[in-house]
Amino acid sequence: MTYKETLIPLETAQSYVLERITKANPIAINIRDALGLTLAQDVTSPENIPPFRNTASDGYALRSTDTLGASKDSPVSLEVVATIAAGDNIDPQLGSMQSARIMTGAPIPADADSVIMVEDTSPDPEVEGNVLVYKEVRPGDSVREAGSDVEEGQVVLLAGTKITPAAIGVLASLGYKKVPVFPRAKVAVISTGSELTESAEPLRRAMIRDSNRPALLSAITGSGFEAYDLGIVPDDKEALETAFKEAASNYDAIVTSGGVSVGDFDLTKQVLKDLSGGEMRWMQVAIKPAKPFAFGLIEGTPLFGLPGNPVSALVSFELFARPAILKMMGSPQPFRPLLKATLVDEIRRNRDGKVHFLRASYHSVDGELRVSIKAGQMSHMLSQMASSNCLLVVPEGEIFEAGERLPIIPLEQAG
Ligand SMILES: Nc1nc2c(c(=O)[nH]1)N[C@H]1C(S)=C(S)[C@@H](COP(=O)(O)OP(=O)(O)OC[C@H]3O[C@@H](n4cnc5c(N)ncnc54)[C@H](O)[C@@H]3O)O[C@H]1N2
Ligand code: MOO
Repeated sequence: MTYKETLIPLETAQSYVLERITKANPIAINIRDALGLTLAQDVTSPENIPPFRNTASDGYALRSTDTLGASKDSPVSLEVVATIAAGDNIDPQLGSMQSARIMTGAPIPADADSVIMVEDTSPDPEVEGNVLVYKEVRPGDSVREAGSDVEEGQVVLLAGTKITPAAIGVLASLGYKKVPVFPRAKVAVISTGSELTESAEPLRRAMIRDSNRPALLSAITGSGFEAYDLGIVPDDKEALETAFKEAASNYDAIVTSGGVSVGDFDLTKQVLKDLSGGEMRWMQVAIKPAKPFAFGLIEGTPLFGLPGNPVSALVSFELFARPAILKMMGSPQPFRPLLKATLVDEIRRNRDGKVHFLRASYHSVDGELRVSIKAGQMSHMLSQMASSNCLLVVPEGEIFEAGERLPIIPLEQAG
């Protein structure tokens, strides 16, 4: 047996995975549950927003021609014939030199072409019930026309749009209760390894606590997917087979950690090979960390076999599982946008044919992003990742000077 490895470029590995992911069937979902999901169809507006002509300011609705020549020193006096609050369905007639007191959002009388803000008026001390106007207004001042935001029949949200709080607001304003989206993926998480426990008791030698499962479950929730905890499965072929089969029939995707390297008990990849009918790929990706990775479909359900080392598992999730599951959920842009940041210190690395994803922190100084790496970069050093907010992408090379700019992948942080 030979272990000579061929490293696959990251992009090739990512394409291999993404090509095998199909979008889920759309469903109609309550708009309040739709945040972060991708719209499956265009949404057309059945009505105008605003639905009627209304005022953008508290003030007086009037005919603009009545204010010609008005100034601080020479105000014009208008009779106030009505008061219109938001929600009042009235349309008082306004004759020449007449106005209506009006509140923001209230319908503008048909006879008025503009509204003067209350700050540019005062009660007329000489004529009870009149208002002094200190400024000329132009037709349309403070007027919000019907349909000025959205016109009836207009496509207001395109298929493929990620649903934001603003999109939910638009849907609510149009009276939609449900919206067609790609559903949130149900993602099962399994930790593999006979050395794992979740007990709080003192550890016996050779055992460690399972950190990957809680970390991956929260990465899944944080990505907007539904996370399901399927526990720890020991390095046992039958137990793994049973767990993977059950997960494949009940969930949309499976994320495992461990068992994808070359150890005698690295069984994940073997079991995946059997269950996928050979339609799987075990790869050595040209990246560090997260070099080993297995991917296959078990009866159509993708299984992401992430490496066991805790940092590697999270980086592998970020680079493979997250974009693939986002694609399943209809996202047209499943990769996080890369930013560029300036190195605070020199970085040295070895030439090994891999792109390195270093755990790092970035912050903004006078509008420029600066990035510095953490001290511990081995793939078991999860504590260093815990205080990072990005991955610094370091290409093949040896020395990168302070002041050079390199890409970073910002990672979501709590709070
Ligand atoms: N001879 C070689 N050995 C290794 C290679 C290699 O190329 N040749 N690659 C190394 C790299 S890189 C990685 S990454 C790991 C991946 O190994 P596996 O995916 O098979 O994972 P395990 O062997 O099961 O575990 C690795 C490491 O991580 C710990 N672990 C596993 N699961 C958890 C968990 N749920 N919570 C916390 N820690 C976990 C486990 O105890 C091991 O220490 O292989 C290298 N070896
Ligand atoms: O590539 Mo392994 O994923 O560094 O530790």
